[in-house]
Amino acid sequence: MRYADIKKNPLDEVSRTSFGLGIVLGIFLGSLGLVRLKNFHFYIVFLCLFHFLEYYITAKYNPSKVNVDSFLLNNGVGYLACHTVAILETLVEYVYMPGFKTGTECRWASGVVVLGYVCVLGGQAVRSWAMVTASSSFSHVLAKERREDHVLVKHGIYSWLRHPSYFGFFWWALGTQMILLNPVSFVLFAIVLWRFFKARIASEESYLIEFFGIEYERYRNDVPVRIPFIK
Ligand SMILES: C[S@@+](CC[C@H](N)C(=O)[O-])C[C@H]1O[C@@H](n2cnc3c(N)ncnc32)[C@H](O)[C@@H]1O
Repeated sequence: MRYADIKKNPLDEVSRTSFGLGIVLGIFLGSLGLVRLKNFHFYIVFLCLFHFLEYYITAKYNPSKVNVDSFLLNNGVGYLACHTVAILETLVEYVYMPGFKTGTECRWASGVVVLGYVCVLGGQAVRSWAMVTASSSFSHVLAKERREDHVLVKHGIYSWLRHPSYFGFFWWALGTQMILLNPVSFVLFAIVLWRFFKARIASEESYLIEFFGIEYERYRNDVPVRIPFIK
């Protein structure tokens, strides 16, 4: 199908959500010059950009699957809890340890922040590139039955990473916590995401073997995941 299903994409809801993300992004980007905690503002900007791109790339490259949930704003309780804890940690540490939070007290803080920006930008690029490459074979909801247009994707970024969108998401999320200099939330994100992707990849691959048989098993043997300790 070339066009999105209008019933699953109520125009008022899609435009309201896009507008909301754009407004929040604009406020946090526009007020950068007025605040000390600039990395927190960049974190909100990256968050808005991530959720906008989830919908936009699905709409452009995978229109038969796009729907209002493609913004991925309802991404589970764990995801919401992690970001809530991250925001609270940032604010509490900023009040009680402003020097630590702004990175002026630690020599290695600026290195962590730079690494965080590399992870966020790199992770976002890999995730978006994966969604474009897989196009109609990509779906936010795990496919339990094979659709006609579902082909095994092994080219482009999928020849280097077996689950590039998960790889991108994992490092993007950890990068956000490095930018915020949030030690507690960094560990929390790492545990929650690692456990989630470990289970998700296992169940996703059992379906992919059902759909593509030996071809997927060969692909699995040849291409790594590159998320630590997930084979
Ligand atoms: C959210 S997408 C994630 C895709 C992939 N795991 C990744 O990280 O890029 C989940 C859907 O992609 C499909 N999928 C995963 N790997 C695939 C591949 N190499 N070729 C085709 N479909 C794939 C699965 O069947 C599942 O329904």
